[in-house]
Amino acid sequence: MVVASSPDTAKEFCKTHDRMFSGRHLPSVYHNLPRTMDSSIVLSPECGRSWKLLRSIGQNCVFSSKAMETNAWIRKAKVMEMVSHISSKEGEVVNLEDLIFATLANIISSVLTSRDLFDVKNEAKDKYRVMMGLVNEVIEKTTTLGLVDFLPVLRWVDFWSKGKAMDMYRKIKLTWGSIIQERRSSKGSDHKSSSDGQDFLDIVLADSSFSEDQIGNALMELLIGATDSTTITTVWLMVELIRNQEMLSRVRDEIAQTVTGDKPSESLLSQCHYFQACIKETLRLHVPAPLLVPHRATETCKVNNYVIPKDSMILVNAWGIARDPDYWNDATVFKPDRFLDTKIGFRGTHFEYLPFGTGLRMCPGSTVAFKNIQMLVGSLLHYFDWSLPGGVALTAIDMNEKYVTTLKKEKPLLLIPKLRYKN
Ligand code: HEM
Repeated sequence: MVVASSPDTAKEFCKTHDRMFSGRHLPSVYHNLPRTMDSSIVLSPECGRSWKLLRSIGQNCVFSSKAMETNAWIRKAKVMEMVSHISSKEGEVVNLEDLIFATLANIISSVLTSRDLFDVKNEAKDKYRVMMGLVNEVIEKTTTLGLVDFLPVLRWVDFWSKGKAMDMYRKIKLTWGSIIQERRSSKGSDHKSSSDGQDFLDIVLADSSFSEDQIGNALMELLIGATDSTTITTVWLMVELIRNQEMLSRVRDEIAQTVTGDKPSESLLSQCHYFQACIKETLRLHVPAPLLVPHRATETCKVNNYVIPKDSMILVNAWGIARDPDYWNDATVFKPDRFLDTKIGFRGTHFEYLPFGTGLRMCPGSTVAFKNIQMLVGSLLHYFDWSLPGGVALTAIDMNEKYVTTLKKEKPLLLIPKLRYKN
C-alpha cells in the first residue's frame, strides 16, 4: 500500500502517471457481487469499455452543463418540498441530516429514473434510515479490506464475504428491481422522463448489453455518489455557519441582497461569492472522502525513484494535504475568506485541494454537488432560523467526527426550525 501525502506526490500519481494508477483496488466482497465488474463507474477495476460507456451516459444525463441546466427544475422542486415540510415542523426537533439525504436521493433518482425514492412530505423516517444504512453498508463493504484480502488462499472458504455480497445484492435489487421492471414493461409509452427526453434508465435499458442486475448496480452507485458526500458536506456547512454567527449573518446578508424579495435560485445564489467560499472551505476542512477512493497500479511503475509493484493499493491523503500548514495558514481553522481571492477550485488542478480527486478517476459530479449544496443550504438559511434542542448554545454544537471510508459528523444533526418569513 502506498499513501501520497503531499501535493507533489499526489500530482505524480494522479497526473504524471495518471493512467498507470487509474485502476481501483477492490476488496473481496466486491468480487462476490454478481456481475458488477462491467456495470460500474466508481468501482470499475479499470478504465475499460463499460466504464467509458457508463461515464459518457452519465455525462449526457447528469454531469454535463446541458444536463445540469435541464435538471435545474428538479433540484429546485425537491428543495422546496423539503422547505415546505420543515415549515410544517416549526418549533419541533427535526433530523436535518435525514431530510438532506432524502432530498438528495429524490433529486438523483428523479434525474436517473424520473421517480422519487421518498415521500418527503409524509416523512417516512424509518425508510430514510434503511436506505442510509444500505448506502453506508455498500461504501464500507466495497472499500474496506478483510482478512481474505491479505490471505487470498482463504478465498475458497470465505463464506463471510460471499454472504455479505449476496445480502447487499438482494437489497440493491429490492431498491431498483421494480423501477427497472416497470419501465421495461411500459417500454417508454406512458412514462414521461424528467426532462421530456430520455433519462439515464431509458438509455441503459435501450443498450441490450446491460442486464437488470447491472443496471441496478449502476443506479445504486450513482445514488451513493450523489448522496453520501453531499449530505456530509451540507451538514458540516450548516454546522460551521450556525456556530459562527458572524459568518452566518454575512452569508444571509449576501443572499438577501442578491435575492431581493425573490426565492433563492441557482443563478442568484451563484452570485454570492462569500457563500461559495464557505462551501469551498467546508470541503477543505471536512474532506468527505479523506483518502479518495482507493486506486490501484495497473502496471509496475517507478515514482520518485520508488518501484511501485503492479496491483499496489494507492491512497491519496486529501485530508492531510488540505490541512498541511505548509500550504494553508491556520490550517485547522474554518476561514472562508481564504477562498475569496484565489483561483483554487474543484477542477483538481491545485494539488493542495483535492476533495473531488483529480485525473482520470476524478469525481464527475463536482458541479452537481456544488449546485445541490448551494441550493439546500441557501434555502435552509434563507427561510429558517435554527436552534439546538434543550436550549443548548449554538457554539456548543457537537463537532465529533466518525470515519468509515467517508468522514461524517458522528451524531445526527438535530435542530429546531423557526420561520423567518410568515405568509
Ligand atoms: C461533496 C460531494 C462529493 C464529493 C466530495 C465527491 C468526491 C469524490 C471522490 C473523492 C471520488 C474519487 C476520486 C478518485 O478516486 O480519485 C469520487 C468519485 C465519483 N463520484 Fe463523487 N463526490 C461528490 C459528489 C458526487 C455527485 C453529486 C455525484 C453524482 C451525481 C458523484 C459521482 C461520482 C462518481 C460516478 C465517481 C466515480 C468516478 C470514477 O471512478 O470514474 N459524486 N467522488
